[in-house]
Amino acid sequence: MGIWDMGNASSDLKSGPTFFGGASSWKTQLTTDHLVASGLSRLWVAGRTLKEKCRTAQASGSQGEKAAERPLPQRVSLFLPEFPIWQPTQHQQLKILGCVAKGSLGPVLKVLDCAQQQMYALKVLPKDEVLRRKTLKQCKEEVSIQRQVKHPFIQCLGNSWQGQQHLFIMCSYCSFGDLYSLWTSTKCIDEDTVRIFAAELILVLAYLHDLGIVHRDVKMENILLDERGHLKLSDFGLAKHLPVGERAYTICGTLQYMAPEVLSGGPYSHSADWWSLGVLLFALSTGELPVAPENDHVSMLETVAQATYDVPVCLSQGLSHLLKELLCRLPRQRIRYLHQFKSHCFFRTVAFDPVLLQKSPVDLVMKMRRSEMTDFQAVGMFEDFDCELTRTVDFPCPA
Ligand SMILES: Nc1ncnc2c1ncn2[C@@H]1O[C@H](COP(=O)(O)OP(=O)(O)OP(=O)(O)O)[C@@H](O)[C@H]1O
Repeated sequence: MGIWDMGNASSDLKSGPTFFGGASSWKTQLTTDHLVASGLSRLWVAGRTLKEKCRTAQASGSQGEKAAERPLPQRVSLFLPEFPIWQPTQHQQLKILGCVAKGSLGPVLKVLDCAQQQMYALKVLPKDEVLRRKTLKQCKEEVSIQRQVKHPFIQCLGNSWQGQQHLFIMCSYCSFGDLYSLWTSTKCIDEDTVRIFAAELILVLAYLHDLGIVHRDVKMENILLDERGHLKLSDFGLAKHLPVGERAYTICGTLQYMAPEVLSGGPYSHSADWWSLGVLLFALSTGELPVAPENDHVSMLETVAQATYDVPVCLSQGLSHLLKELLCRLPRQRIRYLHQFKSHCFFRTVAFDPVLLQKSPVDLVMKMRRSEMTDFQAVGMFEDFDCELTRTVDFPCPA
C-alpha cells in the first residue's frame, strides 16, 4: 500500500499524529522526489511514525506481492545478519504475558523469560509487511544502531532474530511504561522533574550525535521510564547514521515533533532532534503541544512557520529561554551543543553526569507508580512463537 489509502488511517493512536501511512501501511518514509513524482503533495496523517517509502500505488502493490512470493531461502537471507535464524532451544522459555502496545506494524508483547525470570518487551514484525512496505533497510538499521549504542538513558537491545514469518526485536521490559502515559495522567509536570528529564535527554542526544546518529523520532511515546523513573530513549526505527557535516532529506518522524527543515524536505541535520526535544519539553511543562497537529506535513509546515511559540508566563525564565532556544526555526541558531546546555541558566543546579542524575529516583514517577503484574495474566507459552502472532490478539491489549 502507499499513500493513496492513508485516508483509512486508524485513530487509536497515542500521540495524535505520528507521521505515518495509516492503518494498513507502516513506517512510511517520504522522500520529496517520490512525492513530486507521484503528484501527491498531501498526505493523510494517522498519528504514528512516517517511515515507509512512498511509491505509486501500482508499483508498491506489485512489488509487495512479489516480495511475499519469494522463495524461502532468500526470504531468510534478506534479513541477515541483523536478524539471525532462530534456534529452537533459544527462546522456548518465553511466556507471553500480554500486549503492551499495537506497534504500527505488529504488536509489542510483554514476555517472561521463565529461565531467567526476567521480563522483556518483544517487538513482532511480520516479514511480509516489512517487505511490502519497503522497510527492510530501516528494520536492519534499527537493530544495527541499537546494537551499537550503549548509554544509561538508552533502551538497549536484548536480542533480535527471525522466524519463518516474523522478525523479533527484544529489549528489557520497562515496567513504568512510557513518558506519554505519565504526561497524560499528570499533564503539567513540575519544573524540577522537567529539568531532570531534559538533562537526561540532552545527554542521550549529544551522545548519539557524537556517534553520527540522528534519531528522528524523539517524542514522548518513544521514551520509556525505568523502575526509578529515569528515562530510556527507545524506538530507533527511524534513526540514521548521518556523519557530522552531512545532510538528510527524507521527510519522516511524527508531525507535531518535526522540525521545519524536516517538514520542508531538508536539507537537515542532527539539529532536527533538538527541535523535537523543544516540542517535548514544551508539552511536558505546559500540558499542551506548542502547536496543534495538522493532517499532513504541508499544513504542518505552514502552521509551524506562523506559530509564535509563546511560552506561558508561569514558567521560569530559565525554562522559557530554553524552550525558545530549542524551538528556533533556524537550525544553525538553535541551541544544540552540550556545552551550551551545561552553561544554561535553567541547568544551573544540574550535573550533566548520568551517574549523579540516576542517584535519586524521580519523585513524581515514583508517586505515579502503578502496580506491576496486576494487569497482565500469562496467556500462553511462547513455544510456537512464529505462529500468526499478529492475529493472536486475544490477550490483553491496550485500546
Ligand atoms: N522495552 C519496553 N518496555 C515497555 N514498553 C515498551 C517497550 N518497548 C516499547 N514499549 C511500548 O510499546 C510502544 C511501541 O513501541 P515502539 O515505538 O518501539 O514500536 P513501533 O512499532 O516502532 O511503534 P510506532 O511505529 O508507533 O512508533 C511504546 O510506545 C511503549 O509504550
